[in-house]
Amino acid sequence: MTAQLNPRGDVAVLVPAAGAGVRLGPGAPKALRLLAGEPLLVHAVRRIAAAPSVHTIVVAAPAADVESVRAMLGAVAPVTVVPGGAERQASVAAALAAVPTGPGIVLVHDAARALTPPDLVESVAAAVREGHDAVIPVLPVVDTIKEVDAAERVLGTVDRSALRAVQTPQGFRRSVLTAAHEAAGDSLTDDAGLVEKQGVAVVCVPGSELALKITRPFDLALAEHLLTTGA
Ligand SMILES: Nc1ccn([C@@H]2O[C@H](COP(=O)(O)OP(=O)(O)OP(=O)(O)O)[C@@H](O)[C@H]2O)c(=O)n1
Ligand SMILES: C[C@](O)(CO)[C@H](O)COP(=O)(O)O
Repeated sequence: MTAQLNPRGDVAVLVPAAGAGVRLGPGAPKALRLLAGEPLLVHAVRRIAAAPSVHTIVVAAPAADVESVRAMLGAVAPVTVVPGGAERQASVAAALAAVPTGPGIVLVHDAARALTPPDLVESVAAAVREGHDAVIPVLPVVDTIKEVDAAERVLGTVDRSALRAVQTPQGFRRSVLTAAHEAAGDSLTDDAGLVEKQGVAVVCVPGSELALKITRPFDLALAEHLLTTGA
């Protein structure tokens, strides 16, 4: 049976957490690495569970860690845990298959964005509720962007005014996300990409600096600093 958080909520949150964390360096799977003494996944799930609209959370964990993740999250929130896949897209598909009947809105949220505030979960869900099929949180690009060739020679400077850095949670009308995953071919780096391929309009809402993706050692150190200074 699927664990429920708020039976009156209309949002299921899928949490892909099955990645290795190669860019973070050797160690446990990234979602299980410690940030201020607790696994990244615990931080992420605690914040998702604090969003009032959330009905269900489904975590895709590394296959070898499903039982320990279930036990670990038992003390944090009612959560369903399934084995993830070899790529992020497969992990999301596995979690999507475990969503119970009920929630009409599905959010996909990286465990690696462990400090994402509950408010961002709510604002993405609200935009879907208002009638958008697909919603992504974004930040403006702050660096000058160059296009380069294979030898790292600059080919040109890209106009960044129309570029956005994309975060999670990404929110979808449930039927839209399901159809996009059913039709999925090549693996893409985000779920909005799958939906775009179906010709569905994707809209942007403001993201959050706190929703940074912990990818490299510097990001973990930054997150630790943010947490100890009150994030
Ligand atoms: N097979 C995979 C790969 C990634 N993810 C999840 O997708 C999110 C975003 O991926 P990323 O930050 O790139 O994590 P990793 O794939 O673990 O990182 P790396 O590429 O450095 O190994 C993470 O929460 C990660 O656990 C997943 O569930 N299943
Ligand atoms: C989904 C995502 O976090 C949006 O920015 C990102 O695409 C994940 O990419 P990664 O290459 O798996 O880190």
